[in-house]
Amino acid sequence: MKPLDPRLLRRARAARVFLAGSVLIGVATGLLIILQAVLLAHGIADVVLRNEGVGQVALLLAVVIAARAGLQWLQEVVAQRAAAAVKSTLRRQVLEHSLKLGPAWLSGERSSKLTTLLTKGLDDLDPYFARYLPQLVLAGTVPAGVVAWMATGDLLAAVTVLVTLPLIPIFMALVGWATEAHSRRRQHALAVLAHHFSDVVAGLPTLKLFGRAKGQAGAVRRVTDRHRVASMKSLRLAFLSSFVLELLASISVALVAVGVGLRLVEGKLGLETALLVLILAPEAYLPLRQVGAHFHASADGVAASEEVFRVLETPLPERGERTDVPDLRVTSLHLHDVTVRYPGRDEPALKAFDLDLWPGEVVALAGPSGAGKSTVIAAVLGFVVPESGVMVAGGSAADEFEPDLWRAQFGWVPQRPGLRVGTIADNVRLGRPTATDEQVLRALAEAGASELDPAKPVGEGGQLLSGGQRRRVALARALITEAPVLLLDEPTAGLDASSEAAVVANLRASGRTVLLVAHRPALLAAADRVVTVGAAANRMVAV
Ligand SMILES: Nc1ncnc2c1ncn2[C@@H]1O[C@H](COP(=O)(O)OP(=O)(O)OP(=O)(O)O)[C@@H](O)[C@H]1O
Repeated sequence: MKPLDPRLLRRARAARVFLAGSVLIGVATGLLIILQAVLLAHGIADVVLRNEGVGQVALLLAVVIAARAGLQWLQEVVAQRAAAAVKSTLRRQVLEHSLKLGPAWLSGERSSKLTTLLTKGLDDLDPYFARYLPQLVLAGTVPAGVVAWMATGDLLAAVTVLVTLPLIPIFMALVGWATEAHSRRRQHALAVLAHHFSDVVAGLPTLKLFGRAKGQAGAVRRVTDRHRVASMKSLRLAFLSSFVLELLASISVALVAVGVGLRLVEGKLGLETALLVLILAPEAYLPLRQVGAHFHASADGVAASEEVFRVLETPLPERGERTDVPDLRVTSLHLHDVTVRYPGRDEPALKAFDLDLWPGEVVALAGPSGAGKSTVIAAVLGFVVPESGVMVAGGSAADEFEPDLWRAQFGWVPQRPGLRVGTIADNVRLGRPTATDEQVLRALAEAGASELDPAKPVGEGGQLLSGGQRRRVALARALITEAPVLLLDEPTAGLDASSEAAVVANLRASGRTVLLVAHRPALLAAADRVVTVGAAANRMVAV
């Protein structure tokens, strides 16, 4: 684990500013530490050797101590601000990047891992900025200044410190290697724990129904146990390493003290210099020792930032740049021999698939569950990149076009429509933000949802609405767009037969091209053509 990841400085401007500020504060702190030691040694020598008062020295000492406290306060404020700014920058960058990577990349376990990373995970950067980095800077500035000052008074003591000082970073590096793997394991255990909990909570009604709710307690216990064991291991390592560092520093200071004591007795060293060396010696080791202590507090933050960079460094699928997207109102769309394989899967989700979509026609995709119907829609939207094959529109491969412009041609109702918190009207207007109240009402009516009040509130993920209502709101959202092509994944599931017939009639009347995933006979019968997905070569059936 690197003490300071250069990628953090590259990605977050606040981190660079913070580091520069910390160096300034570190240099000032080093100077104040030396000044404090000089004043202290001078004051004691005044009392012991010269029998003088310490009034002026005590006043100066108070000023120096107050200045050190002020610097510490400043460092704390700067660190908290930097941590907040860096976390917000990284969160924004990860969100933007994962949006570009698309829904296929985000699916499954990855979405809950990402949630943990962007919430609790990145919060672990707080101790990294507030404690570890400032201490790292102090470790770079203070010992150098202290040893240089010591050398002017007692060269031998300075050499002793210089020889023993590197032992601390060497041991710290050894401990760091051991900690790195543990930290990663702990992060992983935490992500598994979060995923498991959210799964169990979401599935609690089902588990209860099948009498399996209690059985989950064992699984939760096992996952939490794994997390507990990983945390205890990290703690054990932290205690062990601070003990080793503490011991090393104490022995080193003792070595300096013995040498200084002997030379003082032999009269080779004055009392004031000896005192100065004795006061300064622990100060040389302290910042390095504390780096070790804070290292453990920040190891989780470093592991989280590495996870962030893993996401940010995931290469984006190549984006087309052409803006002359063909108008699908008058242009046909063709998929030739398209094979899609999801990462980590041996079997392709879609194999050698062909599809012709002519303007104005209604085509139904049929086939058994898991055959790849939703994958066809994902491929048309450019959410998945085919392993082979090509999608052509107007004589050009679709991936040559700028993805956002390409997607603007489609209204989409996914299998599980995502609704956001707000009202029904807010959700419908996502399809066309400038839509009037009348247009919203019309879209709802066309989607078979005229009984729904546009002002009705919608909870997170569509809560407060029934499954069928969510689907109809999503359909209204697709219908209100001016997109020439509608991609509908089981749009009428949850609708009764007469509402379904009305919706199909509205789709036809709209004159738009429609590609819909259908299982129900009424919907299949309403299509111009049915394309079966999943057969070795897909069959086309004229209706
Ligand atoms: N994000 C994903 N990662 C990995 N595999 C996936 C992913 N999405 C789908 N699959 C797999 O790809 C195959 C095709 O899935 P797809 O959702 O396209 O099928 P479908 O025909 O729409 O199914 P259904 O009718 O049940 O909705 C399935 O085997 C599925 O397990």
